[in-house]
Amino acid sequence: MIRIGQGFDVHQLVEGRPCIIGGVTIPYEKGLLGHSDADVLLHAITDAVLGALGLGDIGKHFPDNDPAFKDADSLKLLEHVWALAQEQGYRLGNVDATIIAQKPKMAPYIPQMVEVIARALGAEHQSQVNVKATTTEQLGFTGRGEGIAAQSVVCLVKGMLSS
Ligand SMILES: Nc1ccn([C@@H]2O[C@H](COP(=O)(O)O)[C@@H](O)[C@H]2O)c(=O)n1
Ligand SMILES: C[C@@]1(CO)OP(=O)(O)OP(=O)(O)OC[C@H]1O
Repeated sequence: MIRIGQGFDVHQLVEGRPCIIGGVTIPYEKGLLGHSDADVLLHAITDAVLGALGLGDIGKHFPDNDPAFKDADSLKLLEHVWALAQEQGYRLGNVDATIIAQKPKMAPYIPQMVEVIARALGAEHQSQVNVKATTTEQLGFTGRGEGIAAQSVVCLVKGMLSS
């Protein structure tokens, strides 16, 4: 059995917040605003896993008016959702994700993000996790540096698959 899911998230860039993306704290003059640590990439991946499982979205599982999730570590939220996938017998096929940001430069931090995500999703090989980044050529809210977006697709696999 194969299931796919997709996720998309946006957070505003503001002063006085850490810039945490893919579980990695990136040195930058601004950070992402949210109820949790606002890790836009992990939120998109979490939503993709939930989508593949047919279990709604991140806000349904971790409401943004629940004090329990104030400044929550989004890696813990992803790990919680991944446990739901494991309970249903799924393992990771692959995950592919794109960070949409004019700045900061993500490339130096992507290998570390891949490591974090691969560990959280029990990947057997790091090639099962791919993270990309793109600017929007200074167009739109991401291009103006007002926020960062991320999107992801996830493929979950259960049982034996013939090639
Ligand atoms: N925030 C970002 C955006 C992009 N990159 C890397 O730069 C390459 C070129 O981006 P374009 O949007 O101009 O196509 C892209 O392929 C990424 O590798 C980045 O590191 N951080
Ligand atoms: C993660 C949660 C919960 O703390 O809050 P935010 O950090 O605001 O993130 P968002 O992507 O808007 O939605 C999910 C939320 O319920």
